[in-house]
Amino acid sequence: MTPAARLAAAAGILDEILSGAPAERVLTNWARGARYAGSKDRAAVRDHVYDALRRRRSLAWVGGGETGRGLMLGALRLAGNDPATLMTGEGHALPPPAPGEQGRHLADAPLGTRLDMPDWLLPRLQESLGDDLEAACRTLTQRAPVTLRANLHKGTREEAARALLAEGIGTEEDPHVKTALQVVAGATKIAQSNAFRSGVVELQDAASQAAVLRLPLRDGDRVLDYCAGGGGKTLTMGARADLALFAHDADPRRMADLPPRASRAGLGVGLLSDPAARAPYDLVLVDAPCSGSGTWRRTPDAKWRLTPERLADLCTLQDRILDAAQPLVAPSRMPCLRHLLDPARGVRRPSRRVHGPSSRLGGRGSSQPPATT
Ligand SMILES: C[S@@+](CC[C@H](N)C(=O)[O-])C[C@H]1O[C@@H](n2cnc3c(N)ncnc32)[C@H](O)[C@@H]1O
Repeated sequence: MTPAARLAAAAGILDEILSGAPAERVLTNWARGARYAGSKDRAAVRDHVYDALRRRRSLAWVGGGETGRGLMLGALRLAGNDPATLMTGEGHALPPPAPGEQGRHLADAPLGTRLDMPDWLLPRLQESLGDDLEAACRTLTQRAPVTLRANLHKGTREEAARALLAEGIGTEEDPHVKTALQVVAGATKIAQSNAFRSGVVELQDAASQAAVLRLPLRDGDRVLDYCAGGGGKTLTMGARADLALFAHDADPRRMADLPPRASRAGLGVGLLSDPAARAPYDLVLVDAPCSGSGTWRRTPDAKWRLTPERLADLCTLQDRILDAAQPLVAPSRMPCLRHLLDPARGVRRPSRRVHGPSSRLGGRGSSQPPATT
């Protein structure tokens, strides 16, 4: 496919997504039908689509309309390209820009458009993030890096990086998170690499790793991951100390991958349908369902689907889960958790943050920065 044809394909796909279809499904259907498209074409079209969804408001403003074509026009203009060079109307290219498609300067746009955020969300994010608002919103308009966690249960981060490099996967150490390796080359080789298959590394965003690094885990602790899902944080806890590790999820099917992942990582995890029966625990991690804002770089259409009503429902659900989980913590461990969470104010109800609790300790805790699992 020519660059112009890729752009036209992305515009068509975006039109379907903008009319409400899930991005992944539309892309998969397109790929199935586009037998002429090679792997590089598919990757390029996918990048066009996801880049545009992350910056949907700003591109529409600059491109002159919230349509697939408008977003592609906006993307070309903001990248400093003359749209007429790719929108020629020839072959599979989109028709040239019409006089009515001038678009506007981004500097003249309202804040929500410049920051690519829904208007209703801005005041809440402002309250939650303060001076970091603009930087956080801008980060969410960029692609997410691929990050690995070195499994300290199996070796050091340096050893993991060397093992990866030997298999053609280049990484850089994250300066803020001592277990995190950011992949800078060979990301497509990870799933088949020995380092991954033997549990030396796991895929996990740095923020999720950082959340677990803050937990007061001690060798011998009985620890419950109350909303374990696929077990990303369960395994991260297990790599930090020698624990009696338990996992629970209201939807047990979400834990289906946990046993094989645990065995790869060299850890034992007990899956519990009734965690109260095995209480008390020294620590209960509650990684409750949240807005998912930490994943908006990877699932940008979710940013535009979140509503005030959905957010309110999530806060209610989080409260319910916290109320159920807190009694499972051994009373003897609560003072330690109180001190860790908020030395000045003691344990408190979670604040109503937009990006919700990525993790909370012992049922009451402080919010984490946007994070993925
Ligand atoms: C943010 S995800 C957890 C991700 C996981 N901790 C990880 O690191 O991979 C939230 C999980 O909470 C589960 N959940 C929802 N309601 C729940 C409830 N009432 N009790 C326990 N788990 C619940 C969901 O099924 C979902 O798997």
